[in-house]
Amino acid sequence: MVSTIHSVTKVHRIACIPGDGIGTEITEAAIQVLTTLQKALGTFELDFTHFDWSSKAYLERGWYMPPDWADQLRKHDAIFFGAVGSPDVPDHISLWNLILPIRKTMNQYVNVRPTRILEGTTSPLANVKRGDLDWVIVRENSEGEYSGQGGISHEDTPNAIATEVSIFTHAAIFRLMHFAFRTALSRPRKHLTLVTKSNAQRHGMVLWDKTFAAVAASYPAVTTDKMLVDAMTVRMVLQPSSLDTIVATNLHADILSDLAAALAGSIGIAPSSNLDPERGNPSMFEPIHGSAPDIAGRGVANPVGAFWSAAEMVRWLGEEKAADTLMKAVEEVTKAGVKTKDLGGSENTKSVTEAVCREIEKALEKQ
Ligand SMILES: NC(=O)c1ccc[n+]([C@@H]2O[C@H](COP(=O)([O-])OP(=O)(O)OC[C@H]3O[C@@H](n4cnc5c(N)ncnc54)[C@H](O)[C@@H]3O)[C@@H](O)[C@H]2O)c1
Ligand SMILES: O=C(O)[C@@H](O)[C@@H](O)C(=O)O
Ligand SMILES: [K+]
Ligand SMILES: [Mn+2]
Repeated sequence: MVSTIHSVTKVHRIACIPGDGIGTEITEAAIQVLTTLQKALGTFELDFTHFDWSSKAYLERGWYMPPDWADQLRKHDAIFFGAVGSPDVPDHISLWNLILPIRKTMNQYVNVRPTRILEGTTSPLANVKRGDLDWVIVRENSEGEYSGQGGISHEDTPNAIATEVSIFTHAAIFRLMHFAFRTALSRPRKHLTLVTKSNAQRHGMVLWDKTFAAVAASYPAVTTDKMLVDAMTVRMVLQPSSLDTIVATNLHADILSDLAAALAGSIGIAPSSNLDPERGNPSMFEPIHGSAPDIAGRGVANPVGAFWSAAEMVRWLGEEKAADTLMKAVEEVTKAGVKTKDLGGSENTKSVTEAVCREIEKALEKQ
């Protein structure tokens, strides 16, 4: 009897939420490079499901996501997200109906935001070279200033009173700190900087400081220091090479990661991974930038932040070679000067995307 050997190709199911503005442009670009990568490697398959959950759809039908959205997303291995935000919908409505419920409900309690200066690109800081700025910001992604607790009384009167309550729990800080120390441990420098504002914010931020110190005791191989967030902005600008892994609250890390991206060359290159480290839910990958209404619809958005996020996504799914190939291709392209305007180049989303696809094919043909 002849036996048949079946080779089973691993299929990763990806939920795609392009969202608004340039989110749609860079998601299309990311799907194009991921499809090229998958075909050229031939070792896995990506099965994309597209979700039309956007501000445009909301304006037409009155909702962003259907009632069973969480069940729909849980049928996938990962989520690729573009951006949310439209000039026609208040930003707090769009954020709180799409990206924030996903981060919270999917237990994506860390947001990992690496930044470095890519080949062929420069920092706006004088005398800062590639390698002088190579950071990973670990952002708390479930609570803090984004707890959503608060309210408004006497709305639209001169007596209006609003509260926006920050919630800091030991449980959330503790799990985040372990993730941050493990991240620091995985990097050559093994250095972790804690950012808080525990001089003025004397309860929650002090709990952060104490929890950090307690968890540090379990990671003797990691060196640590701590900064107040205001002074941190100065250190990021004046001594970028003194930093490596950074841990901060939801809001502080949101702000610092935009600064980090700009210091590394452009907000258009920076990726983020919204992770459920326990893998009970799909994790979500998106560039850190928003929908950029000022440039949307013109085909000029930098797709590199989306490509880097896509690389982090396939790495999370266990496809190390695919992730490395994609990042190598991106840097071959920036090295060759094929860059969008934000990076000082004269290319557009399409030409950068095609160049990255060609590099992927070239790299894998050689093997
Ligand atoms: N996670 C998200 O989806 C997310 C993140 C940030 C902001 N937003 C939303 O996006 C909307 C716009 O916010 P914003 O203007 O404060 O921030 P933004 O990140 O959209 O844009 C800031 C600036 O950076 C530029 N920029 C951003 N991405 C770029 C890219 N890939 N290539 C070239 N230039 C790029 C924009 O043109 C703009 O000048 C708002 O509705 C906001 O709420 C969403
Ligand atoms: O504020 C947020 O969390 C987001 O809208 C955005 O600024 C991000 O960085 O993801
Ligand atoms: K985004
Ligand atoms: Mn942000």
